[in-house]
Amino acid sequence: MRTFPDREALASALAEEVAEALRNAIGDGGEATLAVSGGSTPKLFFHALSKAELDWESVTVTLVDERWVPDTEERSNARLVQEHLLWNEAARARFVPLFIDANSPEGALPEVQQRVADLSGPLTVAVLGMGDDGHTASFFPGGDRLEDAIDPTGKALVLPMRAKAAIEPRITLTLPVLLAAKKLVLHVEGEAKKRVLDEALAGDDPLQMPIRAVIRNAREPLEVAWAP
Ligand SMILES: O=C(O)[C@H](O)[C@@H](O)[C@H](O)[C@H](O)COP(=O)(O)O
Repeated sequence: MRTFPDREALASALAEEVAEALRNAIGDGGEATLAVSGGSTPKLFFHALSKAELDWESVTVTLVDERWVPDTEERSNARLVQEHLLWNEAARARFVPLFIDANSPEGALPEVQQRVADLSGPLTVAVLGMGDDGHTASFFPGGDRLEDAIDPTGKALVLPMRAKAAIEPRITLTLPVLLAAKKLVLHVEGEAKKRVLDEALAGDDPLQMPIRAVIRNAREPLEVAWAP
C-alpha cells in the first residue's frame, strides 16, 4: 500500500501514473482503455487526470460498474465521469457507458456485453474503489450474481447485480476483466477504509468481503493507493 500525505497528493500522483500508462499503451498500439469507478472517492483524481496532456482521442473511458439509472440522475456513475473527468484535456476521450435505456440490467445484458467485447483488448488501466462492507466494483456481499461475477475462470465480461446495499440494480465488469487490466489500482481514502482493508487481508472468504477476490487473484500484488 502506498500512503500519501493527503488526498490531493494521492489524486495528482495517481493521475500522473494513469496518464503515463495510457501514453505507453497509445505508443505501443495506438489505443488505450481506462475503466474507472463511481462513488465519491474518485472526484479529485478525475479532476487531476482531466488535465493530463496525452492523446485523449486514442483513449476510451468506461466504467468498472454502473448503477441502473439514466445519466440525468445524481447517482449515475456516467454522469459523475462526464462532469468530473471528461472535461479539460480529457473532453477529447471517447466514453462507453454501461447503462442503456432499458428497464433492467438483465434485459440489457447482451447489448452491454457487446459494448465491452468491442473495447480493444484488455483494459489498459482499471481503478477500483472499495465500500465499507468490502465491496468493489458491484461485487456486493449478498449480491445475487456475486459468485459468478468473482469467478476468476468465468467467461462473462459483465453481469447484472442486485444487492440490498447497492440500492439500485447494477451492472458490473466481472473479475476476469478487471484482473486482465495491465494496471489495476485500488484507490481508498480514510481510516475507516484502511481498517476494512486490514480486515479483508486478515480473512479468506471473498463472499463476505469481495475485495478479497481481487486481492487473492491479482496477477501481481494489488497496488493500493491510500490517503487519510
Ligand atoms: O458505483 C459505485 O458505487 C462503485 O463503483 C463502487 O464500487 C465504489 O467504488 C465504492 O462503493 C466506493 O465508493 P465511495 O468512493 O463512494 O466510498
